[in-house]
Amino acid sequence: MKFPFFQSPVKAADGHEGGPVDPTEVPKMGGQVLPGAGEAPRGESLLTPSTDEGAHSRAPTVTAPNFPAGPTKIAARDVSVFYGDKQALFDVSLDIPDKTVTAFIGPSGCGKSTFLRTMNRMNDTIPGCKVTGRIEMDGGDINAKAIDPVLLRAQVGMVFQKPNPFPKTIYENVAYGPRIHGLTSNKGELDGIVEASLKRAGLWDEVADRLHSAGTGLSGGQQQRLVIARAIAVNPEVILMDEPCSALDPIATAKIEELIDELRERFCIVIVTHSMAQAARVSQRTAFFHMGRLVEHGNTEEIFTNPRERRTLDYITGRFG
Ligand SMILES: Nc1ncnc2c1ncn2[C@@H]1O[C@H](COP(=O)(O)OP(=O)(O)OP(=O)(O)O)[C@@H](O)[C@H]1O
Repeated sequence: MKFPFFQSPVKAADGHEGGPVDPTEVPKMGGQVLPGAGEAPRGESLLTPSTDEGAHSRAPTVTAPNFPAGPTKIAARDVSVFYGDKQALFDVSLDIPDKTVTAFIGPSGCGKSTFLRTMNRMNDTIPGCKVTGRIEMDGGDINAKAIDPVLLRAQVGMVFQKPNPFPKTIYENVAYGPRIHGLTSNKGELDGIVEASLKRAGLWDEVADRLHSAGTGLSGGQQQRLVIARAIAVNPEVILMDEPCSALDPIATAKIEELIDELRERFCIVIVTHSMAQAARVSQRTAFFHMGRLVEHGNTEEIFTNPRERRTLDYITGRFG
């Protein structure tokens, strides 16, 4: 399923009228190409949040841009979410760029996961949950009647905190999606998809000789890479990750972070994380949420070195959260 490319009625997050996104357009500021624009630099040094207030005043004066780093993949406008009478998210507008890792950060309960779930309509599965506002992917309204949420969720895959392989073999975990979505009709092709997906998820070498063993028999980190392989196997365009490393040890976490960096070349990735260091290591864009509101967003480096909002500074320097 591919959303039609049409004139978007929404305004861009920087206020200009929406329209077809020009993939060749590279956002610039003050005549300089912004870091993170298009092909964001790889292997940048760790941005360790400072606990020293002086670091903020010493930080270079750069105004964080409020427009996307690359072509917009997902555009959210005035998105609010209610669980029954309780409003969990308030009028969130955000452009999520393609081929970029966007991190959602903020204290527990601020609405990060709730907002993440609006992007593949996972909130539809929660009784009493209501979403208002508009979310577009490639200019198409993902909440339109014609959109099949099952197909949407294949196109916008999701990886959860706790690895959740099916109680099936490693092979079947990856083959399941392509089979039910009719991506292939012959066994040879399916084998190829399984192998390519496991390779892309950095798991092939560890499981090639045990493809027909249970997926649940793998270590936690391997299971998480298996789940990522399963998501990749159906050719998604976006991968949503909800604290994908929180159940993993540091070595497994490092492998997933490496993988995220590689996957960024092909996919739009959004990750919810409680780890400031992880957000700084893996993302090029960061959005900070507090009490159901998007406080600010911009290039990760700028958010971590020179946030515009006091609340962001207090959070990234560990004063609350
Ligand atoms: N299924 C649900 N039913 C009712 N309220 C919910 C549900 N899921 C989340 N909430 C509430 O919505 C608010 C936002 O929760 P959400 O899980 O999105 O926050 P979060 O920032 O991801 O938190 P955490 O970092 O702890 O995972 C919280 O007040 C939470 O209690």
